[in-house]
Amino acid sequence: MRTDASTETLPSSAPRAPVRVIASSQSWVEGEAVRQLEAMARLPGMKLAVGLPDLHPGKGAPVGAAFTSEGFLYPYLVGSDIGCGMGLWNVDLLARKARPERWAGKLDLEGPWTGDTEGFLQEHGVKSSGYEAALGTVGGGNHFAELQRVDAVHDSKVFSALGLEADRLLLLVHSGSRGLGEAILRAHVDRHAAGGLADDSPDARTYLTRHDHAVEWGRANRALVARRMLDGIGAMGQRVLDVCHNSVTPRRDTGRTQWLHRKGAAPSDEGPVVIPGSRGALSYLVIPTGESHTSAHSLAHGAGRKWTRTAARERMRERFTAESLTRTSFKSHVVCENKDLLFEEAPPAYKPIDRVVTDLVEAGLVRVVATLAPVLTYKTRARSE
Ligand SMILES: Nc1nc2c(ncn2[C@@H]2O[C@H](COP(=O)(O)O)[C@@H](O)[C@H]2O)c(=O)[nH]1
Ligand SMILES: [Mn+2]
Repeated sequence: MRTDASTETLPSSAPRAPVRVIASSQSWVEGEAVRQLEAMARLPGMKLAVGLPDLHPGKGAPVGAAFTSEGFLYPYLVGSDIGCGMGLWNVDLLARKARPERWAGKLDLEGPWTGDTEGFLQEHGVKSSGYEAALGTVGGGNHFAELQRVDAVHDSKVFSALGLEADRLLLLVHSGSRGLGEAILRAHVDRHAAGGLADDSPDARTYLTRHDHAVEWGRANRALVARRMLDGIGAMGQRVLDVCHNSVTPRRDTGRTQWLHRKGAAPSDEGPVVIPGSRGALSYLVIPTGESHTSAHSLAHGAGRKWTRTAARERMRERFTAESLTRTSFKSHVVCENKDLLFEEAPPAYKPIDRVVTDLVEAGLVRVVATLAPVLTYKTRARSE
């Protein structure tokens, strides 16, 4: 059996798989993110490393990237929030009747859900995990649940085919597998550190079984977050799409199994996708047009960070009060009672989403269906200080 591959022992002279960064010269991509991408391309078995226009540095491995490998797979590339993704729901309320400030006071997406979690999981065909106390909780950080209105429709045929109406609200939920994914990565790291797994090894099979469960659990979690948010505002909704951006999946296009790792990369082979900017920017509903091997079947999953959390805290605190950041330039309302998070997640901390999407359009990868503007963003109710 092949031995594990570790990023720590790789000489810079190790052979490197092709590296491709899909970003125009007008997009700013941090050098450190490209260096991380190149380092990952030297991992044993790596066949391709792709940086999407939201590429930015992560903890050792970059975010906004997709990798294909043969023979080995790399849990560390997927990270701890296995199954994190974006789900979009249509809401049976007219956007002009939105009451964001009144609704904000009624929402709690952090306390344990008092309903029947086992039953909810069963309805979604997902096994329980031991982490059900967190089911239906959004998860802090850059996770969010956001009511949105339609800003503009660019492709009315696709828009209508998705069952959407221009005067109705939408709900975008970004969350993942909470403590479950973290526990799965921790169990891997305890045995293999940042090393990969030979894909025919028992540890790879164990990881993949747990990973697939976390992906399904994360999807059910977004569904319950959506239900709690809709219950809170007295609305009903239907899921329009749900895509995962942290995962590793097998592909058998070339005869031999290839492992497609996505770390902050949306799929381009599962239909429409929403690419959010920030709580103070448009989100783009797009349809993939150029599904291809050279983009590792992937798209940007967001705008990507421009500033580190520390830099965002320092810069935003100098210029703004926390209170002023609970309203955005779209006049939307933000529920975020943790001041540090309010500064860290401020819109200027992210790259311009318009540029990210333009890069994807120019690369022939997507067509814009509609743009969506924030109305009410829920981040956290947990108070800081
Ligand atoms: N519409 C909103 N978009 C947001 C918000 N906070 C972050 N973001 C965007 O989502 C992605 C998520 O990235 P991930 O690496 O944590 O999965 C991020 O790049 C931003 O573009 C928000 O409150 N509202
Ligand atoms: Mn995510």
